[in-house]
Amino acid sequence: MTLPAHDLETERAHLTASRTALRRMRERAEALFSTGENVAGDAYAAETLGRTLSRRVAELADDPNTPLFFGRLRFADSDHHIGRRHVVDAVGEPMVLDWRAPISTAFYRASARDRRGVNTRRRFGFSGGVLTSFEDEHLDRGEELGTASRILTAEIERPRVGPMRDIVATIQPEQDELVRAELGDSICVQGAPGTGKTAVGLHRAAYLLYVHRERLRRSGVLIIGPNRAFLSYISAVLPALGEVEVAQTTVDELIAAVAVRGTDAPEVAALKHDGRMATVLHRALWGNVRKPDAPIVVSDGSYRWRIAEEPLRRVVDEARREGLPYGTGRERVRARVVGLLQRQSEARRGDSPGDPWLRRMGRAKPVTDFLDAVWPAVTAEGLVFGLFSGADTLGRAAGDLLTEAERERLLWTKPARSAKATRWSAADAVLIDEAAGLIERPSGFGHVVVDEAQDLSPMQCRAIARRSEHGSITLLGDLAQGTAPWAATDWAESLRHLGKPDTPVVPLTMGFRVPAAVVELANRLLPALAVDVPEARSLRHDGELTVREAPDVDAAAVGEVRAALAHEGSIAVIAADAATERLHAALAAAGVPAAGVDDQTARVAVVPASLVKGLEYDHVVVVEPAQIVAAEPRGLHRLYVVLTRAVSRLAIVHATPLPAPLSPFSPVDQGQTVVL
Ligand SMILES: Nc1ncnc2c1ncn2[C@@H]1O[C@H](COP(=O)(O)OP(=O)(O)OP(=O)(O)O)[C@@H](O)[C@H]1O
Repeated sequence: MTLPAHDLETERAHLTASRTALRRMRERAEALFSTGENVAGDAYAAETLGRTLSRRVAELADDPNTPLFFGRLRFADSDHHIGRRHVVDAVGEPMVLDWRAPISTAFYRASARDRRGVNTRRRFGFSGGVLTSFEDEHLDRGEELGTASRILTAEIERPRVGPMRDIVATIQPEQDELVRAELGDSICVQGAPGTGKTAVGLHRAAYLLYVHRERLRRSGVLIIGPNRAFLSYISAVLPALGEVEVAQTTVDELIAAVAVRGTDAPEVAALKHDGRMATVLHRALWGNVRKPDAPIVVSDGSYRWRIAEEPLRRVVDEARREGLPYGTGRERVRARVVGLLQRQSEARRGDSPGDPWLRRMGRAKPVTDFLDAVWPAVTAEGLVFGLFSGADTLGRAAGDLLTEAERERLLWTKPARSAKATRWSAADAVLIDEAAGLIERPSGFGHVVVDEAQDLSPMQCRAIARRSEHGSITLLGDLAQGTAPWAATDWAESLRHLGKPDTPVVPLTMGFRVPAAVVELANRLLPALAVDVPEARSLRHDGELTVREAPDVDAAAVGEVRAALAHEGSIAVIAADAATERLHAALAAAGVPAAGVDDQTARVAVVPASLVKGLEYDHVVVVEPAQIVAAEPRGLHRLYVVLTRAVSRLAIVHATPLPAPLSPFSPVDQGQTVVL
């Protein structure tokens, strides 16, 4: 299609004018920022205003390589450019509408059958920030390109370099429904590899912040990812969408109340992550509460007051029944005991004692001694320490819940002298967090996005549940990619542990990353993975798949890297963790030094199989799949993850036979490049 030249010129002029307008908006925000202190009434207001304005300045940053708008909608009576943020001209007239604005929904969802009032949808093609083309769909004439759009395909097939980028220009209708789900709605997305789960989660966070800015600024939005390498890979997406204040963390960091200096044997860690431990901790904690068996006698200097056993029992029973966190319950008992003293004092003196008297009574030794006896102060570390250092304590809390062998497994053979001196493991940290949550409720977030959620243990789910009790969650994952020993095999259980049992599970199956032939190869593993998930499909019919048997896999891997260097885009050599050092050396010796997983700008990286989850590279060289499978109990799941990282080309090199589900690889294919 040849484009009307003047149309393109007009669009370019609108782009230039919008850029100028954005610059003016930014200058205005900067000017306000510098005078903010003078206009705000007090220090607190000044700080709040300063923060708001500095965020606004950051939001309005313009990246010359990122198109300011990517679409245009023509309705019968209006016409809008759609972009990454609102841009208004000098008199406040909109020049670009934010993709999250209600009108923009039509850009993603309108179809010839359901036009949503749209006559024409235009998509723009850019090259290095320069507007080079556009494509029109005259929906009013029944024209619709769908995924046949050339601009859409080019965007999806664009080679990857560096960190993840946003997909606002090409969000697909089924993704958009998830992105724009109501704030109150929790959702669980079961998505095959590369179907855009991470992208959906991040865009949903940006969308919710736009629609519920004030509410979520107070309560916050949290993104939880599997590891730091993953977080750094996704870290640029939200700022590119103008959202600079979203916390991004791993579960381990989220619950890092103690320093982790110890390790557990795998079977011990698995048991500590088991959901039964929640009951064990609950019982151990509440087992500290005793029935009062003596009166309290307390003097205020003038009088001696006495509270009999019976009212004390009632106070403790009532506080127990209220279902408060343990620490709050203890303070409630203290307050009620003081209340009983107050009433006696009022009866005797005829007037109410003042606050200082009440405070003094609350701290009086007989009152504190009473509390220590019937509702002792407990720390989270102390609770877990007590549980694993004494067979009696563990037996009382877990006698009928854990088998004797399981209890044996949990007990330390040589406990440290104190909780403080204990070398806590990562699994202990999860238990300590659970205990801390029983003692005092942590503050929660308005919305939590959890990526790679299939790898969360029941206890980790509970840690997240505590932080989203009054908010909603977006759970993203793929049961087929579960590699943790406690990985979920069905979502219902995870959702129950997350405290959101009624959350709908929505599948995504259309892949945007992995070429069709690679998806077909990876799908061969699915029957062996023992999970009930829909097969992945692929939008991409480009790509290359090579399977090469070679006696020297290192040399073969170097050869594949050299071949990949002839193409554009990132290259990763993915191997069992134990083989990565050797491959680094082989590549360096061949004059192609490679970076590690942390360097996202590197052209070539060697990445251990255990860290590649969630990442993607244009060209992937998988070294010795059988070794990847053999390295861990859920090795086939790991291999499924590894095989689905490639955007354009996948080469598998092996000396030992391929794992059963992959072999026999068709003899025609074996040793050859299959160009797809
Ligand atoms: N609508 C879209 N338009 C363009 N690119 C897309 C779209 N949806 C997803 N992608 C791209 O496809 C790739 C895979 O997306 P993403 O990483 O979000 O998938 P995922 O489902 O989280 O994958 P995994 O299961 O491997 O973690 C990314 O490069 C993403 O930008």
